[in-house]
Amino acid sequence: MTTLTESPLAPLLNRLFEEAEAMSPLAIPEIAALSREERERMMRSKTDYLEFYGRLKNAALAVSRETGLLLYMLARGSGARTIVEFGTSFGISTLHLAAALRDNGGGRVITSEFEPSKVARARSNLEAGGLADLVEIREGDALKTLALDIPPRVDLLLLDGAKALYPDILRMLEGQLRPGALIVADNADDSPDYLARVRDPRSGYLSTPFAEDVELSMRLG
Ligand SMILES: C[S@@+](CC[C@H](N)C(=O)[O-])C[C@H]1O[C@@H](n2cnc3c(N)ncnc32)[C@H](O)[C@@H]1O
Repeated sequence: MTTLTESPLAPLLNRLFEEAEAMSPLAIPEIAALSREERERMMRSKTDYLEFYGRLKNAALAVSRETGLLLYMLARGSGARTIVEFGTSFGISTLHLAAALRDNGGGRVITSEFEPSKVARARSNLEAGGLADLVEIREGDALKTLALDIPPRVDLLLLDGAKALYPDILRMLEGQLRPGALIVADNADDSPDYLARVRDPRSGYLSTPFAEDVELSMRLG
């Protein structure tokens, strides 16, 4: 048994995934009002992401169940103690990462979210899952909140916020990624500059597409 498959976390995650799966972002009027081209443009924009994700403040936008399990296994298998996450939302991915830290004997997930109502929901979910003591939620734009006070040896980085910012967030945290650190980028196909960077053989990473729309990379020494 692991924290992930035991109560209270297992039934909590099941409920959160069911709620997330029941709510398509396209059913949200503020998103439905946008044309497909406008949606894609805003999602990939370096300037409109605040407005775009503001329209999505009631949507979980969570990683898939499979990606959640992958995150737990990668964090658990690598013995991670320090994890950074870009994009908390309701905390579904954070719960998986914190569960791995619990089973690794402790540590800290530093996660970032600019939407205050989402921070409150994530906090409440982490309390319900019994994992709040392992998580520091930094409220505000990750370009600022993740720029300071990051521990020197990050074991795992999850990129799941505004897609256009993946290269900037990676660059900001690069110096703190330990050799062998894992980077998981969800929906990485929407961040072509990021993919070009981590797949460049001279970039200091090994990188491969993995599962559905996840890019898994490893920082070389
Ligand atoms: C795809 S969702 C994250 C889902 C979450 N990782 C999960 O699986 O449960 C992306 C989240 O990132 C937040 N976000 C986007 N850009 C951000 C930024 N620059 N700083 C902080 N949060 C950001 C959005 O408000 C949104 O809640």
